[in-house]
Amino acid sequence: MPISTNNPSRKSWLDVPENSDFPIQNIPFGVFLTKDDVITIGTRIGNYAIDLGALQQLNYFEGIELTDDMFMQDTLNDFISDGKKTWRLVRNRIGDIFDSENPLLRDNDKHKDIIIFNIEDVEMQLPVLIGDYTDFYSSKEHATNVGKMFRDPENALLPNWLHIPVGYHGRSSTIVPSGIPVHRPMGQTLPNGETEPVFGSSRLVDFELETAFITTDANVMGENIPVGEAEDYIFGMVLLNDWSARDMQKWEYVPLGPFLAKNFATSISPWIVTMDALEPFRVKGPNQEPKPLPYLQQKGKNAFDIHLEVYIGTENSKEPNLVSKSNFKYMYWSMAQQLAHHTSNGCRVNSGDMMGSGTISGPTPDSFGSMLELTWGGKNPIKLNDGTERKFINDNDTVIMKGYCKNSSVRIGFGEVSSKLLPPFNRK
Ligand SMILES: O=C(O)/C=C/C(=O)CC(=O)CC(=O)O
Ligand SMILES: [Ca+2]
Ligand SMILES: [Mg+2]
Repeated sequence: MPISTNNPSRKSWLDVPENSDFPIQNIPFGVFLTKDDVITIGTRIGNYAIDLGALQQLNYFEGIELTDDMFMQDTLNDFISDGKKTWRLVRNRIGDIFDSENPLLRDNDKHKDIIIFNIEDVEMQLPVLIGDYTDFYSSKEHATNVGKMFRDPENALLPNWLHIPVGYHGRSSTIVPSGIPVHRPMGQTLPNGETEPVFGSSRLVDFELETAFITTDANVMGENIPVGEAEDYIFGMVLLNDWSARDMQKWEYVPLGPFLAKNFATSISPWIVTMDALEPFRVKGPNQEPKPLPYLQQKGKNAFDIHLEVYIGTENSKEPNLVSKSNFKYMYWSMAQQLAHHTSNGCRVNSGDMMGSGTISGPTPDSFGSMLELTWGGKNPIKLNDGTERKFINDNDTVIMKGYCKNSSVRIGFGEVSSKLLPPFNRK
């Protein structure tokens, strides 16, 4: 089935500002709340939010097999469960409905009033009910940088790293969409030079620049997903900020891995950009040497060229400060390899599960994906445009991550994940 929606010359009858992340070739999926307190599944073109529940009720999806209330729900899980064939039919149909040549909805003002909202008039929600959340550790540059700082500069990569897409199980209960502020966590740390730990607010709160992929029901317990089929089970991607309390992490995470230092908040962008929309931006990933074991071997273009940016806004900064520019294509392990590895032992993966990429650091110091790396453990503070400087993130700073793909004919973007760090909240 062709991906007709990707035709770069197609235009929408809805206005799309130049450089928008959401041209008619994107058609992401999300969930929003309207001013009338109606919650619905939707998509976005330009600065318009489109109510897919209303589109369905008004029969615009006729001929596509869908349950009656498919889009009148507060999560995308059921739709995602329907599988790739249905995702593609629906996305292509939306492209057709909003094509500048198609008068059906374009010339029906009554329907347009019910279906189309200004993006400022809706409140974006978490797009899926995330059952399980796993975070990988798949950037070689990031693993090397942290290894140099926290472990042995001579042997920065641990011996397993080039053989296994290393990961840990996170917490889905504290995943929030863009716009929701998060509190600086309280926790246990071992102050420098001390032998006894203390309990208090973390002093070293950091961001981690990541993407994540959302899965469909992939397997039953006991069954694995071969690497060559893994992409069929990936619905789409979001941007992810894996908030991290570095002082808590350092004290707590040996030998079992991150625990409370990372599960106090994880922020994601609200629109899931489909793998179909990202298809034109496939590129070859980094060379893998030593060759992975056969169950992880992949051919062809398995990476995606997604530009990523991190900004820090402060209370006094007129404009947020650009602090990092990275790219998803630097990732050593691909999403397919991550999913194949995750299920290689028979671990079940469900619709709406979320898999974080791991911090996405590039080869140059301006492409590092965390303050830990950008300031090299706080040694080289970053100067901001309000005259202050940062080693890590201060209370009332806002961290903004943006992501987009671009070629000569089209730009497909994610919008942003933006979240403010509030002072600690502690019930005595
Ligand atoms: O290398 C370490 O000791 C620690 C690494 C992290 O904190 C990163 C982590 O959460 C996984 C990732 O984002 O790549
Ligand atoms: Ca992480
Ligand atoms: Mg986190």
